[in-house]
Amino acid sequence: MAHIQIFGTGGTIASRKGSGTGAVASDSAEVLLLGLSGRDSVVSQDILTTGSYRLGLGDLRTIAEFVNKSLEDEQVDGVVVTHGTDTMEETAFLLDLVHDSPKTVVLTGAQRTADSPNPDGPRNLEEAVLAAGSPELRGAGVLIAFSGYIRSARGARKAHTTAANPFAGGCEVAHMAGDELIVTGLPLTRRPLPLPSSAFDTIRVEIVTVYPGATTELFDYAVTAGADAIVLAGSGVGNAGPGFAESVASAVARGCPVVLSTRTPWGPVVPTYGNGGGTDLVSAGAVPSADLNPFQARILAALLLSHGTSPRDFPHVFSLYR
Ligand SMILES: NC(=O)C[C@H](N)C(=O)O
Repeated sequence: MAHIQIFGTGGTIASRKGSGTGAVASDSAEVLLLGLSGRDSVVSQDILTTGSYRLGLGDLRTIAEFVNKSLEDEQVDGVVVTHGTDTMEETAFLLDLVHDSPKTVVLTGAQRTADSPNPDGPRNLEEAVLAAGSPELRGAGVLIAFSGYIRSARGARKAHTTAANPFAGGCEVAHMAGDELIVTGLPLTRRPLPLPSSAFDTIRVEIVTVYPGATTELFDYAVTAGADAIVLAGSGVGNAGPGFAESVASAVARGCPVVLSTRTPWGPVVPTYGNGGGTDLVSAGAVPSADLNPFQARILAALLLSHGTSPRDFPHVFSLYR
């Protein structure tokens, strides 16, 4: 039987509605395990107990350090992290970028609180433990298990606020058929990056979104306010309106790298248009995020900057891991 380390961080899976002040994460990982079958082969530890909407980059670094250390333990065959769904895609992607083990890491959570009449957390946790211990999924890196589907962390995003399975995207690697895990494919993995340095905690990578009528004011303000990098969530294949190409050029000249992503939920950034479009933004120095959405692009940018990647090297190194 596979030995699985479970780390609790909070989220709805650990939350209770209590007496009307709004649901708050309070259950320890030990409590989450109570609903689990085959508990003998599972050990738990709490890293945090909070809603994922409250996390800072320092918390993500802490989670990555716990997970990494646990993967080095010969007694551990796989790791599960329970986590709020709001920002699970960010933590999962950071873990994936630094993942350096054949063992599998699986994040899961819940959409209904632990004290709801029909909580989904216990089932999700059961499936995550199964996936983390599956010999067939060794080498799959970091995954998200939710409501019967297991997908890669890279490319996954919370795509629905309330659906039983809020996650979409990434590469589907397995699904449940009753109590059985059916593995359908393994995601491509990249060379692991080092863990974030402590600089990660305070790195400022701001996301600026474009929309009809958007001025460059917020973008320019981010640069003068000291942003270490900016992710521009452009429209469509990666475009922006009047003034943005000039602002990108001026940010890059000041040593603030710019990543061009898209506000469109699915599909790659493909610089195509002039007249301020993606072709001009890239000419001005922005580096396209390829398939990375703004939130995962931001995590990669912050990780690279925490390693001391210079603004000059940033576009090349970012391109290797996007
Ligand atoms: N379903 C959830 O877990 C949402 C919760 N607000 C969180 O991200 O912590």
